[in-house]
Amino acid sequence: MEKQPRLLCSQLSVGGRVCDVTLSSSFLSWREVVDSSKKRTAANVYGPLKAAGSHCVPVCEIIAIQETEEDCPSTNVGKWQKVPQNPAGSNQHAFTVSYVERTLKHRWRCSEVTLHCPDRKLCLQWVQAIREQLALLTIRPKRLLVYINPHGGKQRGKRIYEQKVAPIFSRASITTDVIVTERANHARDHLKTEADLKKYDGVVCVGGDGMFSEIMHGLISRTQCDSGVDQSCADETLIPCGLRIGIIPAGSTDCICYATVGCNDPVTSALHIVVGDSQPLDVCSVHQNNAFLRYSVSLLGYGFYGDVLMDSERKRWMGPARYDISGVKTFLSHRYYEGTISFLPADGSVGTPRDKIQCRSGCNICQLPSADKAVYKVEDSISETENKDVWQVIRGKFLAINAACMSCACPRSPKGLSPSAHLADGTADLILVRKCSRLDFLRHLLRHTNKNDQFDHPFVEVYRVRQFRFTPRYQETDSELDLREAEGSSSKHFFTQICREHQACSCAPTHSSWNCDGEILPHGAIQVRVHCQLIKLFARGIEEQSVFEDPSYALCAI
Ligand SMILES: Nc1ncnc2c1ncn2[C@@H]1O[C@H](COP(=O)(O)OP(=O)(O)OP(=O)(O)O)[C@@H](O)[C@H]1O
Ligand SMILES: CCCCCCCCCCCCC/C=C/[C@@H](O)[C@H](CO)NC(=O)CCCCC
Ligand SMILES: [Ca+2]
Repeated sequence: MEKQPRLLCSQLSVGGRVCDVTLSSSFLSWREVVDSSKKRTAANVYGPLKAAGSHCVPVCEIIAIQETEEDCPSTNVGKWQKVPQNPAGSNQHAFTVSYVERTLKHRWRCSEVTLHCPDRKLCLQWVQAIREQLALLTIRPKRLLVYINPHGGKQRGKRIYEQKVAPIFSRASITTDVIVTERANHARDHLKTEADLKKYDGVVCVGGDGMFSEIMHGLISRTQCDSGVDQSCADETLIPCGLRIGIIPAGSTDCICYATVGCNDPVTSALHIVVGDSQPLDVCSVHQNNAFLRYSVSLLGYGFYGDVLMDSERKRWMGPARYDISGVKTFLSHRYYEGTISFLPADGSVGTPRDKIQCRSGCNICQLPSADKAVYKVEDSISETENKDVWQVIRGKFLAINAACMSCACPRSPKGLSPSAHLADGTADLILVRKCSRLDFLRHLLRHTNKNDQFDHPFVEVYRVRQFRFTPRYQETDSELDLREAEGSSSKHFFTQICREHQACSCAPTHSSWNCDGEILPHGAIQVRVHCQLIKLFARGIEEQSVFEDPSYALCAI
């Protein structure tokens, strides 16, 4: 790692040990001074030893710095007053640095270190130097608009925000305007029409995927409206949103938070907001003809996941457990649906859903500008020259039709619906689960929860797509049906005719609805298009463990 020029270097005391402390434009580091005679001079003066070895904190992961004031009650006046900390009674000057510490499973915590200085002048010099470095991090938000859904998940949104998040924002000197929602779509409508967005550096939602969806809809609609773009036109190029969105997870699935951060932990998410992370995200627009229906960033699911959602909405009072009950019930009902899917395959440059390349922080595929994505060729991908811009059509009977614009990893399925889907590559993975036995479908579902490949079944197909359309059989036009019927026998033709004329009879085709990021979309026939990097989150994608297990990272620039 390249050595950074030092801005400041002093011998200060940390936990009673004398340390060489260095500040560069990238790192704050401290390392114990080892005396050849092994005398711990600082310990004799300041107290017991606490820490050993070397420490290095990237400046971009410092949350805050403050002069330390250690108070205790005075015996004479019964009031709290500042006292010198060291037993020798000499003046104590110290500053405390709060910084990000990584713990297990992608969780971040706010750690603190107090550095004691021999005099006040040096202490102020350090505080000022670190503050100056923090001020250069202009990517960090200063003012946020926060929406809290008090009824999401286990109804703990308000408490989570007040107890775990607000203290972190306040320590990082972030000011907030907080709105506790009073009804569904309150946040969406406020963002769409009322909020003075110029005042803010970002919008934060406290809740689950449904609450995130409200914020996203509000921001995208507002941005299009302000730019004169008509979102009801399926072919419009949408304008990316300027404000980043932060998600403090307090919902039932928290899939969007989990798949972009690696865990659903409110403190971790708050810290990603404070350091000003930025993760672009693809958004699917969903239309029916030229009517705009919804946006989706995680799951668009017809059949199984549509039915689970429909059933679970009636059980909202159960909280997150509703999905387990409805999941089992829907699995047992084993309904299949007939229809036609057409899709436009993605460029081979973005890989394939089965290439086992996972989207991680700084993902190379997502960093390619859209136009350059065709530069790279992946050997086993669909041949671009043959299939680019050619719609492919698949007809059949399906238990589930799922489109995943991101992995959809969540606590229920830590690798997600499509483990190799990318957050910001401009594509979605289209997963078709054809009619099969209950046992086979169960095997497929259970593979979402273990290491086995859920696509490795003869009844499952998966494609990386830029656009797709679905028409359930009952909505197919006469010409489409005639075409299909011409393919079958004359007796089948006769039977189908009867069914079309008697929709209520027992052999009439059943229909499902779409699960659009956890919201029900009753329309069967839809057209979907992926908009590359339409929004940005306060996140950085899931970090490789090696980022913080690499010893050179910890010993950087010392
Ligand atoms: N004050 C409110 N009263 C009732 N409903 C609300 C309120 N504020 C928001 N909502 C709605 O509550 C629904 C569910 O919220 P949320 O997504 O936060 O939790 P969840 O459904 O339990 O979690 P997940 O979406 O992760 O499964 C959202 O669709 C949102 O529109
Ligand atoms: C018979 C038991 C089978 C168990 C199978 C487990 C498979 C788990 C796959 C999980 C995929 C989650 C996809 C995320 C969807 C979210 O946008 C959405 C809104 O929060 N959540 C659901 O629809 C909630 C969906 C919950 C599905 C169970
Ligand atoms: Ca994607």
